[in-house]
Amino acid sequence: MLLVLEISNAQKIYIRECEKILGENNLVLISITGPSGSGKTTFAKELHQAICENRSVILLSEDNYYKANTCLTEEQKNNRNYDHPSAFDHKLLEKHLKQLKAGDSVKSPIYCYKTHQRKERTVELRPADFIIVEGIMLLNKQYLRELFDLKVFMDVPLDICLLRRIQRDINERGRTLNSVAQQYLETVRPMHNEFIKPQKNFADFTFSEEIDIDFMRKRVMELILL
Ligand SMILES: Nc1ncnc2c1ncn2[C@@H]1O[C@H](COP(=O)(O)OP(=O)(O)O)[C@@H](O)[C@H]1O
Ligand SMILES: Nc1ccn([C@@H]2O[C@H](COP(=O)(O)O)[C@@H](O)[C@H]2O)c(=O)n1
Repeated sequence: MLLVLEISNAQKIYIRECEKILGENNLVLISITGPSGSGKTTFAKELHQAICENRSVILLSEDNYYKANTCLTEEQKNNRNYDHPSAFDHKLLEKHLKQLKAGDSVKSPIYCYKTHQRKERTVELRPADFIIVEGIMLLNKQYLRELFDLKVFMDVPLDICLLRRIQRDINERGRTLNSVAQQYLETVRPMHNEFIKPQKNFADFTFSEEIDIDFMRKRVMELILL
């Protein structure tokens, strides 16, 4: 296997060369996990852009696999714990990833943060050379973990994550400063400590502000070239 990732700055990893694809059926499955606001989506998009110049690639968000919540009242939906593993339909995500690995297309759900519900329409995903999945809870369950060929963890300090989340949630997800603060204290922070942070132990590669870039580059090369 020769898949060389080069980090050019703290948010960019470029795939330089990919002569042999790792994973089953010529498909590489990459997970990007970490706290909310750590830059998973941003990083996943960078990776997507770098790979798609030469290879077909699917970018998938775990958030689209939040449970549908159709029976809940507005109040219940607003106050739900969205940072607990049970909030996700991980079995559906597993099924879809396995289908894509097997060469089948899937109809993937689309989630709306404003209504806390799945949209009625779905998006058809066709098998590709690479699948990048980003989300807060991808490494908690063994049955998901073992599907990934490369597991990345974004280990960004929580204060930075919170600042980013405040801006993003107010601008893009229809939240208020008060609602972000309340949700952060009640569920986001405690669930991070209990479920998100420990996933770092399962990552092949941890992306941290504190780690020197040269060190990171060396680690990734060592890891990927094995
Ligand atoms: N390295 C970075 N520096 C500054 N802002 C960033 C960085 N990474 C992400 N952001 C911004 O922070 C917000 C949250 O990033 P996002 O990628 O959505 O995080 P996540 O998917 O982990 O929740 C977005 O508005 C994004 O533009
Ligand atoms: N209806 C929902 C669903 C999820 N959230 C929050 O989203 C976070 C995960 O998404 P990121 O892009 O930030 O990783 C998670 O921390 C949930 O609290 C929400 O607020 N409402």
